[in-house]
Amino acid sequence: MERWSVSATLAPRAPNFELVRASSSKRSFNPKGSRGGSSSSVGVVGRRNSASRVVSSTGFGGVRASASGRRFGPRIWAMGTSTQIKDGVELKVFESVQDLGDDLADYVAALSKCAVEARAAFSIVLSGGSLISTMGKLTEEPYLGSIDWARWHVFWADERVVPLDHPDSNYKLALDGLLSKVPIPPGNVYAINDKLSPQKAAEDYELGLKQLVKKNVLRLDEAGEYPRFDLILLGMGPDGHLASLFPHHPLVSKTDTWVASIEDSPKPPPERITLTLPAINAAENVAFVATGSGKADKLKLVFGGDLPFGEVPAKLVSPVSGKLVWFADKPAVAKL
Ligand SMILES: O=C1O[C@H](COP(=O)(O)O)[C@@H](O)[C@H](O)[C@H]1O
Repeated sequence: MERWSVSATLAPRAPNFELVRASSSKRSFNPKGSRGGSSSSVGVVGRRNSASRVVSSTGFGGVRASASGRRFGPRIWAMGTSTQIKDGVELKVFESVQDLGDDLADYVAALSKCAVEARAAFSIVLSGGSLISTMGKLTEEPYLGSIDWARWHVFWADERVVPLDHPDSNYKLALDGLLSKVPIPPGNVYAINDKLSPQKAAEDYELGLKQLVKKNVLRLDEAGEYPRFDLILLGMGPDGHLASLFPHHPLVSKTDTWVASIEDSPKPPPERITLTLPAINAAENVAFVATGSGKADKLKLVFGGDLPFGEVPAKLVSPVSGKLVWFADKPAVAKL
């Protein structure tokens, strides 16, 4: 019997940031895996503000200047459409969550196309929380009719160990908001086994991933140690957590498994499973979506200087051989 029987029922670095390139095109995005390499950028995109100008930036914690040259405080982002290169990290700031959702849909569609062309499969890892509501555009045209949904393989960065139809379930959130509206084969949606304890569920999920590596649905990283997903989509909690990796929790430094369990999550529900940090950092593309003022304090720390290990887990996301993009709205970057 297939391991994934549940789904079958479908049930920073800071310094030396350099302005390298500026573009008025929102399609300047250049994901890892697409032709053209893995350039990284920091920029601001606002569809309804295409006339906005690029403002100079001198780096994380650097000084922003207005077009007139007046200095008015540290900024690493600028209003308008711009693309600025920073090694390994792209920050895209949007006028609105709707604009962000439009660009996120383009980003996911582009990566899906690249992966399907290269390997006839697209492995995408979802998170829970506010992320799913920003992905709604994918359920509309032109994405609905043009994405090769049959090639999608959907996983979770973390899951709450609750029944799959429970309101706290990240699977249910994604099912209601996205998966039930697009034609992904039910057997390609890899939910956790909600009948197991957290530890068993984590082991079971990792085993399932390893079986998919054997079937060539998933790849391993260059070292052959961790899965190399095409895309991992993450949210960042107001405390700086990602997936179910919370500040100062021992799981943040766990490296001996791909998937781990937690039974004392500071954010309810307490029992969860999560990808470990090295499994996340082995991905080809990782994207954070951070919206709202509640994320501003921690986003400032993510792009700021060094911190004690584990204080802001989101700061530890740094793909080993991949690309990281942050999608943020203006309130989220207000303190940068
Ligand atoms: O508990 C969780 O929280 C994070 C962040 O959620 P957000 O609503 O603040 O964006 C989420 O990414 C994770 O998957 C979820 O289990």
